[in-house]
Amino acid sequence: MNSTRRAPLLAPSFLAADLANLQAETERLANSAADWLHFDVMDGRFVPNISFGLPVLQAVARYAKQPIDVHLMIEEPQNYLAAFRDAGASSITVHYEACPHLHRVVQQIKQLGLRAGVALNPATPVSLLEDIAADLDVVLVMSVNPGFGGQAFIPNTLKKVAMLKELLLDTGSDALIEVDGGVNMSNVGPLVEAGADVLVAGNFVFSAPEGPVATLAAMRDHLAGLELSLSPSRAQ
Ligand SMILES: O=C(CO)[C@@H](O)[C@H](O)COP(=O)(O)O
Ligand SMILES: [Fe+2]
Repeated sequence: MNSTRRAPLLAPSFLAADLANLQAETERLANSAADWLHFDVMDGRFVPNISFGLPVLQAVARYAKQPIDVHLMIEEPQNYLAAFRDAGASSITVHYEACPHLHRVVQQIKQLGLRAGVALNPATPVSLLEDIAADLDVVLVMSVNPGFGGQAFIPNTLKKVAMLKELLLDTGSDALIEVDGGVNMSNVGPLVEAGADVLVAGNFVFSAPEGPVATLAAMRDHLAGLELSLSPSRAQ
């Protein structure tokens, strides 16, 4: 483990929050160990589910204290980038599989002043990012098939994160590695050891009997106890 590691960031996913009480959910996360708020947008086309979109993001952003990390699981995301920025996004991640003109979309996100991310489905190899890695702020590795919360973590993700870490080093990219899907206390340690910088967690955080604030604090403590040599993150 090298000595320039960044402290991992925690990003609870609103998909698993109480959607009937979004103001309360956002306010209780404001004073938690959450570093980013993860916001999953699904269109019923790119993925077989529909979640929420612009007006809900606008509502959450009114109460959010942390940056909002928007994960677009939609076709033709290029048509909605400015609208998501205006609604409160700090970062936008689009799917590799949804973008034939990925380089252009990434530049558009950056021109809007946002952090630009690209997500990979479980069956999409990291090697496909070789020519664009240096342009990215975030690579999101899906550790479940996108579309639903509460699925089981795909174990091959650990190998994939390690391969991505190598690719980022080889291409001179300082992109953060974000992992999304089935993240819980038993896999955050191995994920961080493999190279993960941002850990998205939905059901594990919101369904815990202790509630999200205590669960995020426990995750933070667990990560701090892993005896990694970490330095403060640049990614707030
Ligand atoms: O993007 C997605 C699902 O497509 C995720 O962000 C989920 O919302 C994570 O939820 P859990 O798997 O942690 O319950
Ligand atoms: Fe997500």
